[in-house]
Amino acid sequence: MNYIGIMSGTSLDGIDAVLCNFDNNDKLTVLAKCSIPFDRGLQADLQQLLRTFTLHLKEFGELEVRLAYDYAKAVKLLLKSANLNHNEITAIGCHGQTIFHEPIGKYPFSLQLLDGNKLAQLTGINVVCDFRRMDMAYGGQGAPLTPVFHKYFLSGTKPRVILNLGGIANITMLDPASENVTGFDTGPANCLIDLWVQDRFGLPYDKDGVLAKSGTVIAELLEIMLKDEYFQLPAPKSTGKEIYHLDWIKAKLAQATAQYSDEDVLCTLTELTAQTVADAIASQISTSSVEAIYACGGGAFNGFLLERISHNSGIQVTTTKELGIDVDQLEAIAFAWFAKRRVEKKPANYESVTGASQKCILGALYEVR
Ligand SMILES: Nc1ncnc2c1ncn2[C@@H]1O[C@H](COP(=O)(O)OP(=O)(O)OP(=O)(O)O)[C@@H](O)[C@H]1O
Ligand SMILES: CC(=O)N[C@H]1[C@@H]2OC[C@@H](O2)[C@@H](O)[C@@H]1O[C@H](C)C(=O)O
Repeated sequence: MNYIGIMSGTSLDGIDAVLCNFDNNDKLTVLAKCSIPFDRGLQADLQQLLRTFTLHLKEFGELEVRLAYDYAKAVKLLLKSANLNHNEITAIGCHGQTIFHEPIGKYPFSLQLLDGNKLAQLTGINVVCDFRRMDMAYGGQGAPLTPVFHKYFLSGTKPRVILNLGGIANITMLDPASENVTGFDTGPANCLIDLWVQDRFGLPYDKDGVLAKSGTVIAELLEIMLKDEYFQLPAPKSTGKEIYHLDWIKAKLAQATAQYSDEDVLCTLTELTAQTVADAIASQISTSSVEAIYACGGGAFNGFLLERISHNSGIQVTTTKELGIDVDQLEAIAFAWFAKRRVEKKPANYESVTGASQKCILGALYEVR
């Protein structure tokens, strides 16, 4: 069975898409992949939205349709490169664009923009989206979802940790001695780093961590940042850019007693990611038993960040490439598989990860045939 998976994450860097074949035993073969930027105007509007979190209802409706057009471009590229027809794809699993994630509070919700109807119409392929809200309906965080995929596809004979370094960081502890999988969002991965680099250096991100490496950790600032409430919360927990934005950094800097260089602040933000990831892992598993941390997501290209995570955790850090899955494709592949689970009406959440009261079939299915 062929499925397409599409992910556009919190970094807003574009769309990652894969065309996968799963055999009857769920053996995975990636037949085609592509990463495309968002339409410029769409990206600017999404960036603006994730700065202000304010939107006219007309723009809201239009954004869902505009995203469908961009996702459809990725689907067309995949079909062309795999030389397949739309009729040969069982379904598309498309995450949509998270614009707000509110897992706690009186009326928890998670909002991923996408008009699934339009994407189905544009591609002629059934679409599964809105993956998070059934888990939330049953009291779960609705995130992270990928730990289930990690368990099925990346388990080994020794305890290992899967670490996604996107805008937000999430970890999954895979222990072959236990059926129980744990995993949660540890906090920011690249989102604060990106925002600081964009604001202070006019660059999209800190390529390979070179700028951070040129700075020094500011002990005072790191201590202030580590006191942030989210890091103290027990799992299950998940977070997003509604919390970790530029004002968060400015508020922490305002508590510091001195002015610091932009490079030193950047180095401290990188250390914040490294230390919170290391602390989160140590809170869950005996680190000496862990074979390695397998990183994925864009942060897996940041050698300096990986070095700091290894230093703080005392665990060897490598990438999921070693387990056969490219770091920039993992989430898209996961959503292809989640679509398969939905079509087959199989559950795709772990109560031990999201805190939901039961296993659920995730995703809404938009059928065109
Ligand atoms: N060569 C590189 N050096 C340093 N950082 C990099 C490099 N390449 C990508 N990144 C970082 O990775 C980010 C993109 O990661 P990714 O695409 O995994 O995020 P995402 O999927 O949008 O986020 P999330 O998983 O939180 O939804 C970029 O914004 C940048 O910070
Ligand atoms: C609400 C939301 O979009 N969360 C994302 C985000 O990006 C990383 C982390 O925060 C994770 O919780 C999740 O994505 C992945 C795909 C997940 O659900 O596993």
